[in-house]
Amino acid sequence: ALYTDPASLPRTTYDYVVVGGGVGGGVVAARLSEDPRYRILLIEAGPSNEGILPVEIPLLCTRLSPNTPYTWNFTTTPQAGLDGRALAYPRGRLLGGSSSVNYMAWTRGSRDDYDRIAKVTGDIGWSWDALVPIMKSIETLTPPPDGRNTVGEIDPSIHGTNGPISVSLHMALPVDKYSIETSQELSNFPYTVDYNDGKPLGVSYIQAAIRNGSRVSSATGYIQPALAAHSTLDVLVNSHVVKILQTGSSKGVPIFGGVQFATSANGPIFTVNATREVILSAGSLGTPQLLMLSGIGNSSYLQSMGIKPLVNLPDVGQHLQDHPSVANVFNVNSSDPTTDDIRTNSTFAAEQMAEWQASGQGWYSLSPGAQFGYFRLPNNSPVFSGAGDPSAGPSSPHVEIIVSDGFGGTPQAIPATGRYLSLLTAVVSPSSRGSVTLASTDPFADPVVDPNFFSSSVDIGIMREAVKTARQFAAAPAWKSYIVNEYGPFQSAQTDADIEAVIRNSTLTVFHPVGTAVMAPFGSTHGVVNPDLTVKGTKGLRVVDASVFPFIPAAHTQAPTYIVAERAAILIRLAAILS
Ligand SMILES: Cc1cc2nc3c(=O)[nH]c(=O)nc-3n(C[C@H](O)[C@H](O)[C@H](O)COP(=O)(O)OP(=O)(O)OC[C@H]3O[C@@H](n4cnc5c(N)ncnc54)[C@H](O)[C@@H]3O)c2cc1C
Repeated sequence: ALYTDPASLPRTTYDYVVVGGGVGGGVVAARLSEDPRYRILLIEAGPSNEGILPVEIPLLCTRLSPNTPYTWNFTTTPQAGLDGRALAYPRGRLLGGSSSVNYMAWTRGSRDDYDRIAKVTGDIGWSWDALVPIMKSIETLTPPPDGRNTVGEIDPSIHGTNGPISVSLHMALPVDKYSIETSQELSNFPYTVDYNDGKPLGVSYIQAAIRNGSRVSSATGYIQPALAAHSTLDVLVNSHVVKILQTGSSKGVPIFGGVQFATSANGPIFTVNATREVILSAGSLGTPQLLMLSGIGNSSYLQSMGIKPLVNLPDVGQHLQDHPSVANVFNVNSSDPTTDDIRTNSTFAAEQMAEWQASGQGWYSLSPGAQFGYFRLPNNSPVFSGAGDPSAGPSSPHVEIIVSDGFGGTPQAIPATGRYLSLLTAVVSPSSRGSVTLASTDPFADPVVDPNFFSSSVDIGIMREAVKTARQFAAAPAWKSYIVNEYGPFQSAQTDADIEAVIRNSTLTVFHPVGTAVMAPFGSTHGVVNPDLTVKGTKGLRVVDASVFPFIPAAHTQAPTYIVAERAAILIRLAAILS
């Protein structure tokens, strides 16, 4: 059942206790609950997702963060690579975690992204070929809200038909034809039917976790169906986990079999025990914070913070990676609506809301963006002369261009009038790495988050080339009558130095932090978790969330995290059978 008050939990001992009801935790808790032998507790700091309309309506996703009741309202440290700016760095804080507030894009990543993970962890189970059945098992390919014929816009043969997450294309948009014509006109922007086949390079229609015009999250796809189907699962919301407890040791290895939590900073502390495993799924910022608060991390650092070190794992909180993005905005001369009209035309907005409420159709059924373009820089690009090529391999892009029919993705003030096209460019193979550390030993204090954007020179070089690539895309004959001119600071940026200056001044995050509890081979002295996601040097503790990626996939990170979590559920069940 779903509990809002810890005092009403029916038991204090479970087989598995899962911390964090986001993508990783939602999947694992739901899958483990399918086995009638086990009792599972999922603990989430935030509230239930149910009944929150903006969480359901795809187009309202941009209003769910930052600084709302549904997010952890973190801020980065001032970023030296971004002219000293500190960025809002929200994460979802409700059932479904960030999948309840994210922008829903569904991108698996490239074959090389997964094959690289398999290589650096020494586990072939993380390779693309091994994971394809898992990828399919997550998905149900669903028609777009307008029900149109989508032949040639997606490849049904590579998608699943019976999984918890619906994946669909958007309704057809007026802007679609310009992107597709561009791919016919310019050979360096080829059309590719489906970027989820492991070879994402080219221009494709965006796929999103949306069903009949409503968001699909780990809460709606996994947690709620599991609660309805299995009496084995308890879900406790509004409960902030403050510590993972050592409950014993076996041959000198500490066993972590307990979890402490509270409903507020001054509230009483509750404890539950896990006889089999504690699964930590608090996300790339919450997981390293909790590990460190529990004595797992760099021992000398923990000592300096006044925390008793229990397991020395210096990589906890290190290696944070994220995708930086900038928006190249254009004024457009459009006789059709753009998403700007929802903001600038209240009659249009009301009509569209009525249509969404009646049928799940119309502009509110859209998540941001119309097409994704994935591109590589030439192998001999001078950008790679220092740090080398950071991409996973030839199937993996350096750059993403998000074609978005409206104003967005920039720190500039949103104009009150006008119609716009935004070509958001993201460095999807960054080499910069940052960190998550503790501001204090107070578990309710925000961690110190430093994505360290553009600390590696190759990343600023890739972004500079990405901006030029976006301009080439916009210069295709297809856009001639549509695009009027560039809008905002890029307009006057012509030299490389000018472009870099605008980049540093306007880069934001795509909200994809990973890597703060990285996987590394069994027996290695580096890394935080083993390839089966058990925490090194411990018993009874696993991490299942985006923090385990040793390299950031060249993709939006929710589908990769669902993939990690589905495989984790298999590994956990296997470990139970073998124990
Ligand atoms: C604004 C935004 C837009 C995004 N857009 C996209 C997109 O379009 N496509 C895409 O693929 N990805 C997107 N992402 C990224 C994607 O959502 C994440 O990669 C994914 O959700 C990561 O899953 P996770 O399990 O690691 O963490 P999360 O899904 O964030 O889950 C972590 C959970 O742990 C809970 N938690 C944390 N600390 C504690 C604690 N101490 N006690 C109890 N519970 C705790 C949190 O409240 C949360 O519910 C976006 C993210 C954001 C924030």
